Amino acid sequence: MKQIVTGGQMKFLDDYTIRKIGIPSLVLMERAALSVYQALLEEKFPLKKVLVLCGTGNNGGDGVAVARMLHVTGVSADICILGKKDHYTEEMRKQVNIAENYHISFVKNAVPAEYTTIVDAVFGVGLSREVDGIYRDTIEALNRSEARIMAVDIPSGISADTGKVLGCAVKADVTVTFAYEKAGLLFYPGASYAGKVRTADIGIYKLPRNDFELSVLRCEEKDLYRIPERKPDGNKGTYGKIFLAAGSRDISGAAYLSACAALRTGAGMIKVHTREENRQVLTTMLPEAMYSFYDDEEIKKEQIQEGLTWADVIGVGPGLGTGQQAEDILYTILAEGGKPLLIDADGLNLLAGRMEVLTQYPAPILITPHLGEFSRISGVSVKEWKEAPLYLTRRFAQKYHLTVVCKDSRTVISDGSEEIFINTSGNSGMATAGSGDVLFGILMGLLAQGLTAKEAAPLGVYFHGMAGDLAASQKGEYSMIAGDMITQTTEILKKRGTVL
Ligand SMILES: NC(=O)C1=CN([C@@H]2O[C@H](COP(=O)(O)OP(=O)(O)OC[C@H]3O[C@@H](n4cnc5c(N)ncnc54)[C@H](OP(=O)(O)O)[C@@H]3O)[C@@H](O)[C@H]2O)[C@@H](O)CC1
Ligand SMILES: Nc1ncnc2c1ncn2[C@@H]1O[C@H](COP(=O)(O)OP(=O)(O)O)[C@@H](O)[C@H]1O
Ligand SMILES: [K+]
Repeated sequence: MKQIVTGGQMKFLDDYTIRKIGIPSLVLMERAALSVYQALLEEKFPLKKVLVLCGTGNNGGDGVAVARMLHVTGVSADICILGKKDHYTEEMRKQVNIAENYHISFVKNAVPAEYTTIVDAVFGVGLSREVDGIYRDTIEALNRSEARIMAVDIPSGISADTGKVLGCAVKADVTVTFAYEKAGLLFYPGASYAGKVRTADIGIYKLPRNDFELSVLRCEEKDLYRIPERKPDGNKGTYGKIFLAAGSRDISGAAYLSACAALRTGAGMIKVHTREENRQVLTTMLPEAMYSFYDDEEIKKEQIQEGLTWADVIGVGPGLGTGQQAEDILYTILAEGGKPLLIDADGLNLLAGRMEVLTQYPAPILITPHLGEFSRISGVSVKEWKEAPLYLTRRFAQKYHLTVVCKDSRTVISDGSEEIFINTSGNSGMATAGSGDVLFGILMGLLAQGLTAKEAAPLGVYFHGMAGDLAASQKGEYSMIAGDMITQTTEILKKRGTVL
């Protein structure tokens, strides 16, 4: 797991390192600047003529120090400072003083088009409001230039918390970020503005994970070892039994994709409860599953109860529909399930406006809404969510005692505790029908094999994104379809034993 920080957390850590640990601020700044200087060389930036664009805060101070490092190695580097002298931080003032002693050239109205490389050191994690005026004009001119752009810590104009563009922002080729990845570099559009992100250790104190009041994390490839090991003496009961209520009169695909993904992830057995119309197609396409069917008659509760008693894990929702029968099935499960429960799609649509019924359920619940569904069940608009994705996802999880997987290009996962996850695997090829059903199947499969909802959710989402990335590498983002992701889960699980 990789630790991510918000802007506020980074400021706290800077401060802690300086005041409590005792490393002087200028030492940190020197290391920060050196890491940017090294990145300029390693990433082969064209250093014929460099402009370092600085703000008045410590991000600007980093920039002035980078200009000095370039200057002393014979590179022609101009410094342009936006903002007034009386706004300089103490460190910025000292850096400017050093640069003046080196007779580095300061320019007033820099023309970005004249430079081969531009270093963006206007705003870092201290960006506090919308960018406008001279800042906006300069950033727009910089984005129009053909120069390669290196951002210091975070592209100026990007919110370090949400990845939002505050007015306008620098479009960088490479960003060197200090100590920790900032959440705003992972969320879109920030992730697109950052280009390639390099994280540099500059001596900031590494707070133990448990000491963060709110710990933002992301999975990485080595976390795949958390998928439960296969036991040599295991039988199909060992790997879990799933009861899945999915599909409706005209929809069989969602049931197929989620059931198939669960089996491909390693679940022992699955029983699909679905409409009679799906009998032929499902039993032909997935004979490995077991089935119980219902028709136009009233829902037979005993049939469902039997499945619930047999199962270790229950899933409800994919393609279920929102009619009376679907509602009866959902409420039977809520009343009688009593086992770890996953709810997606129509299961969630049916719950809109009455989410509090979930608080009565005696076992853990994991829900997987996309943003539209999240909006329906929470009353939070998509726009509001984008302003505070971590906070709003966590608050919702806490309110209803759930594990919430809020699906988007960067999915956010929270069980309401002090650990919250952002997922960074995956690509736009996954915005294809049935992709969410595959995720649902993967999550059911992981729970069936014994992971808790909190363990399974970030791992399953990461795993699903990896499957999407492999599918994209084979079929391309345009042509990949949900079934390709199931095929690729096989390849990822083969890797499980080789990571770590
Ligand atoms: N010693 C340390 O702590 C270390 C810090 N480090 C580096 O410092 C960075 C953080 O520095 P920081 O806290 O000084 O904030 P920073 O990002 O420079 O921005 C603040 C300035 O911007 C201004 N401003 C903000 N928004 C604005 C807007 N929309 N439009 C116009 N102006 C706006 C704001 O102005 P004011 O609000 O005062 O008017 C203020 O002048 C961090 O990202 C890292 O790069 C590293 O060197 C390691 C050691
Ligand atoms: N641009 C993207 N980058 C990464 N993942 C994406 C992107 N777009 C969609 N996804 C993922 O694809 C899945 C889509 O799920 P969902 O919207 O429920 O689709 P469906 O209902 O068609 O199955 C989610 O897991 C989501 O996170
Ligand atoms: K910057």
